Amino acid sequence: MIRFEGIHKSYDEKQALAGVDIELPTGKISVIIGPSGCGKSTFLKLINRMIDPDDGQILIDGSPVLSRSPHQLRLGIGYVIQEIGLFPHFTVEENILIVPRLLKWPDRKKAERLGELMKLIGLSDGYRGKYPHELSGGEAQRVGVARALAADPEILLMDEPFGAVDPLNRSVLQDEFAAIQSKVQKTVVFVTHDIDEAVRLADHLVIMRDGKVVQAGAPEEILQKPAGRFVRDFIGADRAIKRLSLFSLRDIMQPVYPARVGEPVPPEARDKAYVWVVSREGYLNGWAELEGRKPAEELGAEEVTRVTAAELAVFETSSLRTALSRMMGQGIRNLPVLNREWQLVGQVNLRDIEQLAGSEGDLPRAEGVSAQ
Ligand SMILES: Nc1ncnc2c1ncn2[C@@H]1O[C@H](COP(=O)(O)OP(=O)(O)OP(=O)(O)O)[C@@H](O)[C@H]1O
Repeated sequence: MIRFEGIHKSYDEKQALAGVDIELPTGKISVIIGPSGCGKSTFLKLINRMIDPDDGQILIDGSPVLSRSPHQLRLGIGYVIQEIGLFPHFTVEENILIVPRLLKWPDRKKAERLGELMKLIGLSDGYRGKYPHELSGGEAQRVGVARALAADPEILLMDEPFGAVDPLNRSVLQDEFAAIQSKVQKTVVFVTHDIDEAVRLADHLVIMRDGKVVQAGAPEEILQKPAGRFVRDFIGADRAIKRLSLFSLRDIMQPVYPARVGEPVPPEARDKAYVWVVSREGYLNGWAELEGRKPAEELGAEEVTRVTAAELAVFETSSLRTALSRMMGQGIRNLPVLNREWQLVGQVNLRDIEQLAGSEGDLPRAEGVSAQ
């Protein structure tokens, strides 16, 4: 656990933190959010001693950070930032292995770790020798996350890590990071000024204003009971929509009975207007209209309207909010849902989402954002 006790910090005349007392739980994502200048980055920089407080102390698992040298401390704390990210003259591999090299790991251990991390962030081995300028913004951020995780630190500090990425890729990166975190379970301190990103990722949400914490707790609690006008205004009027970020498709998706070319349409799908079509291996190929078909008739390849899964589908680990924006973006009411292997595993309908948006009940949460 990371604990702030009576933390004050000023730069010259300007007070950046004005008495912060807070606990950030181990193995969870704490998101620090607030308007520009409220002290978010200062909060983060105090944890790995990029700056030191004027007053108060910070404890990591009961031990004061000031009792350790900044160098020692930082070897155990990963750090991901928006801009400076990667060293331009280092390859992906060299960037990822910076800390293991500093720690003088033997070559075999470094190679093994590199393999694990490339798999974790979903980049093929072909990327190892690439330079940062050859990567897209999203790929560069993935490499930044891998670099921060390289030496398996307990703590990960992330300062607006996806801030420079376009909105679509940003939501993909958020989903991926939630999935990664559900595997690695680091103590993450994540700074953002994007309330949707905060609600999507946070186990523990810390809302700041003028160098103070105004409310902290699970995002659903804060969305349901904002402590006062500032928080209410800050989280915005569309709270029902924001709640959708808390829930994953896996738990509300409907079963799907896809058809295959060369086979009759499964009986469960016959009363519908159309059917999803998959390959032998279960990958989504497209859809076919069902009107006027005889039950035993085999589906012909020419009947299939092909779709690109990446454009249409959502993952079962994605949030309901992602599904809703995908529906609105594509103008369709029913989306295919895929597993991480890109196989069709279910479908989700606009009506189901609308019903949940209006409900106040307890719903299962999206992967990586489990309640404390
Ligand atoms: N090195 C510095 N010297 C002087 N003032 C600073 C310095 N760093 C931050 N400040 C001031 O301290 C206050 C808090 O800054 P901080 O960067 O922690 O806020 P923030 O919430 O991260 O802001 P933003 O969202 O704009 O990045 C701001 O008013 C800022 O101008």
